[in-house]
Amino acid sequence: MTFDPFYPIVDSADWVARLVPLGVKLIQLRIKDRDPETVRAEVRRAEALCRKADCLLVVNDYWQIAIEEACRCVHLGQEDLDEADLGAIRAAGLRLGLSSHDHAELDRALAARPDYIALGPVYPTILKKMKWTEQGLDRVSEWKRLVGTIPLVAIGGMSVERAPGAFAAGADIVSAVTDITLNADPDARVRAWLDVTRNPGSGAPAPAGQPA
Ligand SMILES: Cc1ncc(COP(=O)(O)OP(=O)(O)O)c(N)n1
Ligand SMILES: Cc1nc(C(=O)O)sc1CCOP(=O)(O)O
Ligand SMILES: [Mg+2]
Repeated sequence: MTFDPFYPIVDSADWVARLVPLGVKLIQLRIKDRDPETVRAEVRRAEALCRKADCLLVVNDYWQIAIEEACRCVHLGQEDLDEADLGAIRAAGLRLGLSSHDHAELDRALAARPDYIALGPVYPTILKKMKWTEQGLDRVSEWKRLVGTIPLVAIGGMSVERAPGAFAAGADIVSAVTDITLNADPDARVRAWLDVTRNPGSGAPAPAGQPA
């Protein structure tokens, strides 16, 4: 199964409605701290928007809602795996993406035969507090050797300028949150992402203060 190389993550169906018409073909809905019925409504709307635009929606965390709302893909972290029913996810025909941060987590993820594996944080992230320090690009290359043909997602502190380095190191997909959502012009930023991920040679040089 192939995934689009550009993988934005957003926290509402409104964001999905904004980004999908720009040409995004893979997007994650990552909602935290909302009541389940709000999450369900957001998932339902986001999935409908994505289906219409031939975009794959990935539902973060809420695998039961994803099954019930006839979604096509879920993302789970290691803590989520403790509670998840992988058999039910597979029986419902959902694709599965899993997080990994060290070798033990990677082994556990590989054992679940996921459709992609994410490694992070490749660079420091401001989105959430994590116990993991930045993994770096050598780790991306090491992970690609270990996951083989399973698509590898690079996440954490990724930017348009850093994306070419992650692809060169072995990532198949690059995922980003704040580089888009906190940008002064998110639509223009998404267009730059689409350009750099579909034409990897077009990588813009890193601006001052942000090493590639
Ligand atoms: C593509 C991608 N990679 C990693 C994560 C992180 O998942 P998790 O560790 O479960 O943390 P939360 O995102 O749930 O806070 C992700 N969501 N997507
Ligand atoms: C949600 C998430 N998971 C990560 C991991 O390493 O598993 S890093 C991350 C945050 C990514 O946000 P940004 O692109 O703004 O750094
Ligand atoms: Mg999670």
